[in-house]
Amino acid sequence: MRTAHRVETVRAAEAELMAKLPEGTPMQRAAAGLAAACCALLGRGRVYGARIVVLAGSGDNGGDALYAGARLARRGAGVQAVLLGSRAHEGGLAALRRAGGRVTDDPFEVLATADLVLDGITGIGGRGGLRPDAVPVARAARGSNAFVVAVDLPSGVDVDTGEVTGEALRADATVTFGTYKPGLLIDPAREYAGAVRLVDIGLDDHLPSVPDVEALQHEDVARMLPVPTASSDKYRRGVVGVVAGSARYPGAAVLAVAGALRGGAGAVRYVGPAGEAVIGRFPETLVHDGPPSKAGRVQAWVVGPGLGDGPGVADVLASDVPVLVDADGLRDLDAAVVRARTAPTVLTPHAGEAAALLGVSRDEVEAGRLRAVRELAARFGATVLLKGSTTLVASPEGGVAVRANPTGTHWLATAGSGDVLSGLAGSLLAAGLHPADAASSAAYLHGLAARRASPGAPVSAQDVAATLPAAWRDVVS
Ligand SMILES: NC(=O)C1=CN([C@@H]2O[C@H](COP(=O)(O)OP(=O)(O)OC[C@H]3O[C@@H](n4cnc5c(N)ncnc54)[C@H](O)[C@@H]3O)[C@@H](O)[C@H]2O)[C@@H](O)CC1
Ligand SMILES: Nc1ncnc2c1ncn2[C@@H]1O[C@H](COP(=O)(O)OP(=O)(O)O)[C@@H](O)[C@H]1O
Ligand SMILES: [K+]
Repeated sequence: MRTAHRVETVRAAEAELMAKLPEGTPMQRAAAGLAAACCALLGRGRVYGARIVVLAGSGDNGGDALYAGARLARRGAGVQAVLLGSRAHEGGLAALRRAGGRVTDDPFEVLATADLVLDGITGIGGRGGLRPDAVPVARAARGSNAFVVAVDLPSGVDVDTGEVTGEALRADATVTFGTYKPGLLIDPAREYAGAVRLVDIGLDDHLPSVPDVEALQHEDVARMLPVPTASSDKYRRGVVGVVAGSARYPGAAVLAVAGALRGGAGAVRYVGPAGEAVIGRFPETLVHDGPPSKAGRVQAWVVGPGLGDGPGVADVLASDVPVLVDADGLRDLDAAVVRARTAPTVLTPHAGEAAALLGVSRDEVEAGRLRAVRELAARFGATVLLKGSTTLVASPEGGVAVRANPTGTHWLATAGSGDVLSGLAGSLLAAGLHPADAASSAAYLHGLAARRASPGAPVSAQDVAATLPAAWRDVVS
């Protein structure tokens, strides 16, 4: 699991750590890890003679960058510091000078020929976007051919929320200290961070066990996924009911069933007007064209993909088994009805649907995904999976981390891929997973399947569904 903590928590943990270590030790650990990461990024034998520019703000983030610059200068790199803000970190600057590094007063000249730039303008003390004096320098750094490494986080992003409200420096990689920060896992800030590496500075023992945000890894998902045993039969493995599709959108039913068949339930029951299309494609599906409540036993329902104005939402919400509501099922969804349910409910809106449920604009949801997903979970008393560039899963109960899915790809923004996801998540619910586990492991497998089905190229929703077993195998092997 990758765990991320907000600034306030990091500060408290750092204060405890500093109290038991000689002064400056955490910063030296950070700088050593940062310098080692820069050496690895430059490649073997390429540190000596490398042209490195350190952008140093006035705080400790600048200190980390200057101390790392000193270490690189000692290994033969040519290091030039650009000092931004009212002052520079004294110890860091002195160390850099002792190691042969220089301070330049022409940032644009040194940036034009740099191989590597260290962005130490602001760290967890930064507020708002970059200040005006830092903006042209940051732009020149990004416009150069240099590889940009953000120190702790890309300067200018809101690291607690992942929001980017002003100018920020887009990095190729970020070396972060002690713990991940929420913004390093959530777009839009995540995109500014590039590839993220964590340097251990001994903070773990001082951090709370429940992080603010977490990102699953293969081994976490492997532990969640259902495994049939000798005593399994199709009913014990769980039956998932899918209420989806309409005369206008029969394909949504097929895609939701395609996801459900790959999600670990023992059987998939389809309810709706697209039975023929579903059976034509997946003869193993049990179909029913009456109301869901008369369809027979199910352990979890998925309702909404391609449903149009079709019936079924109220019937399914009245059941006492877990229900996943997606797409058309989310339209005009009544929070009081969802809150009154006795079994768990999972909502899977995209940003537009989330905006309608919250009564705000789509842009607002996209800019502040973490806030939106938490607010929806609280308002509806439901587990909410907010789809999009970083899919987030929030639980209704307090004191639980929001999960950020690390496997997504922008190629997933294709019609019908959400239908596959809801079928898959519903199937995992029927197989008995906790709602947050069902939602987050479904998003994980879905993203992985998309990448695997078509690395770096367009992918269709059907291909995503067909590749789910291979993604599952990757995760458990
Ligand atoms: N406290 C600790 O134990 C450790 C801290 N470390 C480093 O210390 C950093 C935090 O240091 P600080 O608390 O000094 O804060 P920062 O270095 O993040 O920034 C604070 C300074 O930046 C300026 N600033 C704020 N917003 C700005 C903006 N938008 N544009 C330009 N300048 C802006 C402020 O004037 C302030 O002087 C961490 O991110 C990390 O890099 C590491 O050395 C690890 C150990
Ligand atoms: N920019 C993006 N980057 C990564 N994934 C995205 C992006 N936009 C959408 N997705 C993913 O693609 C899927 C699309 O779902 P959805 O919007 O419901 O489409 P549909 O209803 O056509 O199936 C979701 O899994 C979502 O997280
Ligand atoms: K930084």
